[in-house]
Amino acid sequence: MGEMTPYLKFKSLLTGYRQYRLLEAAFDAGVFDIVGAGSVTAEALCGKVGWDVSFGSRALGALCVLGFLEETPQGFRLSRHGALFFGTGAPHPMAGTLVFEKRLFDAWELLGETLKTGERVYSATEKSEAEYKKDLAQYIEAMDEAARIRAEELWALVMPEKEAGRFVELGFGSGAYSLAFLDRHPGWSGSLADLDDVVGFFAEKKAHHPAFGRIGLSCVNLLEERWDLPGCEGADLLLLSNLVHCQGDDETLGIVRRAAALLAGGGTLVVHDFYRDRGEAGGLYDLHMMLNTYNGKAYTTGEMRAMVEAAGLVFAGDLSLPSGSCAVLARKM
Ligand SMILES: C[S@@+](CC[C@H](N)C(=O)[O-])C[C@H]1O[C@@H](n2cnc3c(N)ncnc32)[C@H](O)[C@@H]1O
Repeated sequence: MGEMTPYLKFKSLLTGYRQYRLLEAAFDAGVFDIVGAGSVTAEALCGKVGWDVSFGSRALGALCVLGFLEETPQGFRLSRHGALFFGTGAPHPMAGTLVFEKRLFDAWELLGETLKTGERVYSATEKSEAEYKKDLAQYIEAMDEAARIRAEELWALVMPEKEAGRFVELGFGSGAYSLAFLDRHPGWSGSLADLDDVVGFFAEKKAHHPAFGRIGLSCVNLLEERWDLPGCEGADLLLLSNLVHCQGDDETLGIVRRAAALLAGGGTLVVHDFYRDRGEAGGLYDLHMMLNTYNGKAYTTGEMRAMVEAAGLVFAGDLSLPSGSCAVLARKM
C-alpha cells in the first residue's frame, strides 16, 4: 500500500480506539491463549471464552482483518504477525503491556482539564503495600516487554569501540537494555543503579540471567544532589534510557551533569528517550508525562544537546530507532 491519504490518516486516528477495544475484548476474554495452542473452530472458541457464537464469529473475522488471526479449514489460529506477540513461545509477549495500558486511561480522560489547570490533575489513589508491589511488578513487566524489543534496536546502532569496559545504567527499570548490552559484549561488566524497590525486583527476577554475574547493583535516588555510587565511576558507556523524561529541566540537567561526572575520559553518554522533535511518539509521550508525572516532559534533541554540552561533554550525534525513540550521544574528552 502507498502512503496514506490525509483523510485516511485522519480517519484511522479518529477510529483507532475501535481497533484497541477489539484487541482488549479478545485479550481479556482469553482468545489469544486459546488460539495460541492451535486452530480452533469459531463454535469451540466462542464456547470456551463465553462469547455468543454469531457475534463472536464476527469479532474473530475482525481480528483476522486486523492481522492478529487467520482462518484455516480447521478454524481460527494466530497469524504470523499475531504469533509475534501472543501464544506460548511468542518472541515478544505483550500481555503485561495490555494489562498496563488500561491503567493509563483514567489520566488521559483528564487531558482537557489538565490543559486548563496547567498542572497535573490525575492522582493515583492511596495504595496498600501489597497494591504498590503489584502495580510496580505490572509497570516493570510492561516496560520490559517494550524494552526487550527496543534494546535490540539501540544496541544494533550503538556499538562500543572496545572489547572490554564498564557499562553503567542509571534508572535501569527491568534491566532489559543493560542485559541486552552485556549479552552482546561478554568482555564488559555492568553497574546498575535505581530506586531500592526496583533494584530488589531486578535481583529477584533476573538472577538466572547469564549476564547477571557481571553486574553490580546500587540503590540511589537520582534527584539527590550527591550520589554515592562508587561502583558506577569510570564508566566507558553510560546509559540513561527513558529516564530524563521523568522530571523537569533543572532536575534533568542535574542528573546529566552528575552522570557526566561518572564517565571515564573518552567515555560515552547515551541518552535514549522519546524526543519531541522526533515524530509522533515523542509528541504524545510529552503529554503522557504531563498527565502522569509531577513535572516530567519529553525533551527535544536540541534541548538534550544543550544539556550534555552544559555538562562539559561533546555532542557526538543522535540516532533515530525504528520504534520511534532516539539516542543522543555525547563524549567526555
Ligand atoms: C521509564 S523507566 C525506564 C527504565 C529503563 N531504563 C528502560 O528504558 O526500560 C524509568 C526508571 O527510572 C527510575 N527512576 C525514576 N526516577 C528515579 C530517581 N529519582 N532515582 C532513581 N531512579 C529513578 C525508575 O525507577 C525506573 O526504573
